[in-house]
Amino acid sequence: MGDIVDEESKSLPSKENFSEWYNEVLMTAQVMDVRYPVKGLYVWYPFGFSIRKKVYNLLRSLMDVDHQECYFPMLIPKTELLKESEHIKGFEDEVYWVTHGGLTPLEIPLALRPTSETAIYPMYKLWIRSHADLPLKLYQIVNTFRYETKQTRPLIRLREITSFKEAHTAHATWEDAERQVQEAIGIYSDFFTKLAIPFIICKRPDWDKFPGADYTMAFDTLMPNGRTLQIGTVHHLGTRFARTFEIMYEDAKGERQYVNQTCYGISERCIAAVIGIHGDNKGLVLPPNASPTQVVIIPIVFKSGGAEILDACKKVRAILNEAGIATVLDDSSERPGAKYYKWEMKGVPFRIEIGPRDLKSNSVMLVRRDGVKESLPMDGLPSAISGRLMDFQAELLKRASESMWSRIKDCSTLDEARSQIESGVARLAWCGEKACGLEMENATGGKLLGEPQGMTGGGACPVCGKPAGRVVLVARSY
Ligand SMILES: Nc1ncnc2c1ncn2[C@@H]1O[C@H](COS(=O)(=O)NC(=O)[C@@H](N)CS)[C@@H](O)[C@H]1O
Ligand SMILES: [Zn+2]
Repeated sequence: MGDIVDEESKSLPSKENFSEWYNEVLMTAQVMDVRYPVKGLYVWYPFGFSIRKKVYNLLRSLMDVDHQECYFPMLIPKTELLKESEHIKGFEDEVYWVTHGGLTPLEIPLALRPTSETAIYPMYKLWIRSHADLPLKLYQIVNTFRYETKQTRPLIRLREITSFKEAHTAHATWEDAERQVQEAIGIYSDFFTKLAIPFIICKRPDWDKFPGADYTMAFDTLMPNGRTLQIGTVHHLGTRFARTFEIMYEDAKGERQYVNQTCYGISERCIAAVIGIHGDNKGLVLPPNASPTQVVIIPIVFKSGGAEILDACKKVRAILNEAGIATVLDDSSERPGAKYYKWEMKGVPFRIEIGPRDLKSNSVMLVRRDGVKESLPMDGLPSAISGRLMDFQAELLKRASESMWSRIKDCSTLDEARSQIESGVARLAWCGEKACGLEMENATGGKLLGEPQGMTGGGACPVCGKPAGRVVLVARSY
C-alpha cells in the first residue's frame, strides 16, 4: 500500500467545504478507505486503526474502573429480538437478517445485532438471582449492524458500526440506575474531554429517546459545518426490559423484584469528532491523547555530517520513548519537505528537526503541528516536551470549546432560530408541549436536541406564546 505521495500532487480541498474536506482527508491521511463495495461499510487503514486503538484503549481504561468487559454473540434469534415491542418498533426497519446456514434455510432467522439488549438480557435472566448479584456492570466493544436509510458517511453513519462500545448495567432500584446514568455521564465527559472534544448534554425529547428507554441523555458536539453530531448516549431503561426478559432478583426480604437497567453507547463517531473539529487544511490535527505518534524526528542532512545527525536523532528517539512519549524517526530518503507534508497530514502533534546547527548548539528545533516553533536544549528534553504535549492538548480543547459555545445563540423567534441553525445551535424557550417541540422542528428544519443540562432560561414559548420555564436546543444534526 503506497504511502502518501509528495505535497504537490495531493493537497486537500479547503476545510471551508467541510464535507469534501472530510471525505478527502480520511483517504489522504489513510484513516479509512471508503471504496469498499458495500454501502455504509468502510475499511480501516493500518494508520486509522492505530488511532482507533489509542482512542479505545483510553475508553477501556475509563470503563474498566468499575465495569467488566465481555463478549456476546452477534446473531440474535428473531424470537428474542421481537420480544420488546417498543424496542423492535425502533429497530425493525434497520435489522439485517441471516436466513440460511449454507444452503439450509434457518428455522429461526437470526438478526445481526443492531445493539445487544436482546442478546444480553436473556443471559442476564440466567445470571441474576439475588441482590448480591447487583449491581451488574458489563460492556463490550463490538461491531453492530443497522440498515441506515439516511446518508451513510465514514465514521459518522455506518451500516456496520465497527467500534460500538455498549455498556449494560442492572440495579436493585430505579434510583440506583439513575445514579448509574450520572456515573456514565461522568465517564463520557471525562472521555470526550481527554479527546479535546467539547460537548453539550441534553435530555432527548420523549419522542426521540432510545426505543424502550424511560429517558435518554445524549452527548452532542458541533462540527465545523454547523451540524451537531450525537457522539454518545446514556439510557435509563427502568424495568421495561426486565419485565420483557423476566430479569428478577430476590431482595433482602426474600421478595422477587424486577431489576432496573441502564445502557450507554459510544461509536467511532468520537473519532469523526476529533478529525472534524481539530483538522485543518494540511490534514489531521490529533490531540496528543488521541495520537499514536506524538513526536516525529526529521533529520536535516546536507552533503556531509549525515551519520552524526542520524546518531543524534536515534538518541533523541530513545530518550523520548524511554520517557513514555510515542516518538518515531523518519530516516527515509524523502526530502524534508515531503516528510513535513506527510506527518502534518497524519496530524502528529510535534515534529523535531535536527540539523548541523542544532548539533552544534546541542539543541533541537521543535515545531508544533499548528506552526509554533522553538529551539529547545537537548538537556531536559523529555520533560520539556511532555509539558508542551499537555499544553497543546489543553490549547486544542480551549479553541474547540470557544468555537462551539460561540455558535450557540439564544433565539426568541422561530425565524431567528432557522437562520441561526445554518451555522450553529439555537437556544429557545419551550413550554414543554410536544406539539410546540415538533413545530419548532418543522419551522426551522432542524432537530430538537432536547433540554440541555445545566442551562436555565425562560421567556415565552415561540410557538404558543405561553410563559416557558424550560430551554431547548435546536440544530441541524447528522
Ligand atoms: N449508524 C451509526 N453509525 C455510527 N455511529 C452510530 C450509528 N448509530 C448510532 N451510533 C452511535 O452509537 C451511539 C449509541 O447508539 S444508540 O442507539 O443511541 N444507543 C444504543 O444502541 C444503546 N443500546 C446504548 S448501548 C449513538 O449515540 C451514536 O453516537
Ligand atoms: Zn408552546
